[in-house]
Amino acid sequence: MPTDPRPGGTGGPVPALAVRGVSKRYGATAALDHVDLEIAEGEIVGLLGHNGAGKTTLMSLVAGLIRPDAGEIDVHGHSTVRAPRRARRELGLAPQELGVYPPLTVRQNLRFFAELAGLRGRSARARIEEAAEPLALTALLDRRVSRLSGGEQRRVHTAMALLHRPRLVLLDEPTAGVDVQTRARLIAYVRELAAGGTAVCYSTHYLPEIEALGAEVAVLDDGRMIARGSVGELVRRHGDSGVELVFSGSPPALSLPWPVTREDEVLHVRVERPHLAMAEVLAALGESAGQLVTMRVVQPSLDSVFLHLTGRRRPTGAHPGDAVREATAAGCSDGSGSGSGSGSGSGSGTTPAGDGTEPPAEDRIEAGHHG
Ligand SMILES: Nc1ncnc2c1ncn2[C@@H]1O[C@H](COP(=O)(O)OP(=O)(O)OP(=O)(O)O)[C@@H](O)[C@H]1O
Repeated sequence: MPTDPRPGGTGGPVPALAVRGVSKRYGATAALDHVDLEIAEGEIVGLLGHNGAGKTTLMSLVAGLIRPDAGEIDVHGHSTVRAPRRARRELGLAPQELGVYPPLTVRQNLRFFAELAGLRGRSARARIEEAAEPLALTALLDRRVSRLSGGEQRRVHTAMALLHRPRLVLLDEPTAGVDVQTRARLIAYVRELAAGGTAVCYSTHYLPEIEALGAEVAVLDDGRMIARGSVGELVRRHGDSGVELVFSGSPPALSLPWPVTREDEVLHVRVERPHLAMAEVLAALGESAGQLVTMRVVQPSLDSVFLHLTGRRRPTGAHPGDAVREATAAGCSDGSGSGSGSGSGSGSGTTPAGDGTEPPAEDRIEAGHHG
């Protein structure tokens, strides 16, 4: 395995992805602000963040579809700016927006992308079979894409990104709008890829997927990387436990020895051992107990980590398909966004579509500390 020869490099293995100090603005919007992220071979990183946090922008930069205003991105040691073709050969991107061609069959779609990746004849045919099988597309290969369900089309879209066996895979909300079975199959396949050494960056709004993937977590918030670590580490460090009280109207002001936050009709009492605090919380309610609808103990979880770090709950009912996007024109400033040529692996060749309360500084894990 090659070692990291960069000045100041660790001398350890070259990471599959090294993002250092990357910033990107769209006019007045700082989509990314000095972002660091490293992904090692065989590692799955779940990229989390609210709508507009910068996840798609980060993936588009890594894929070389847009250029950073500042900072460096290396894919297996190749700079996406100075050696874009080499960098692209190493990666496969399945963007959020579906990039399949409905009038063509699944096989024709896959063949088209295999050719873009420089695969021909027998080797193209073999790779098509290889990518189709784990995504349960084998029986659908000769069906027109226009005749497939939304979830099946997304599987075709994902297969396109994997045809050239990239060593770094970028999956931008791959389970948006797919059913439970497809999600489970995709997660199993991503785990298999990682077990074989592929590095994966997987963005999602659906936190249980992160746990199912056994992924490390990176949290973007308003363009800044505010946390990076394993689920266990983050939960230990930031997973608030507490008592949650839901009222039928405006919640009362409670006098308690623990911090109390309010969100619409919900009060959250942050306390380390919530079971022991229940009686005191109830007593503090006094006459407003009549407006209490439910009261429950909240244990630390990835959900509470996300709330703690971003100051907001993840989008209500967030599950695949719920993400509301503002499809905007892509800012392909370097004009290289077609994914053609050297097998950029940009699954579809589609352009990226674009569409935040600051936690206290001491609550942040600086991304750079976790490389
Ligand atoms: N082409 C563009 N032109 C202008 N602003 C853009 C463009 N693309 C993204 N943005 C803005 O940059 C910020 C980051 O957007 P981005 O799409 O990266 O977020 P995201 O985390 O992927 O969101 P989502 O979860 O909704 O997909 C947002 O404020 C968005 O409005």
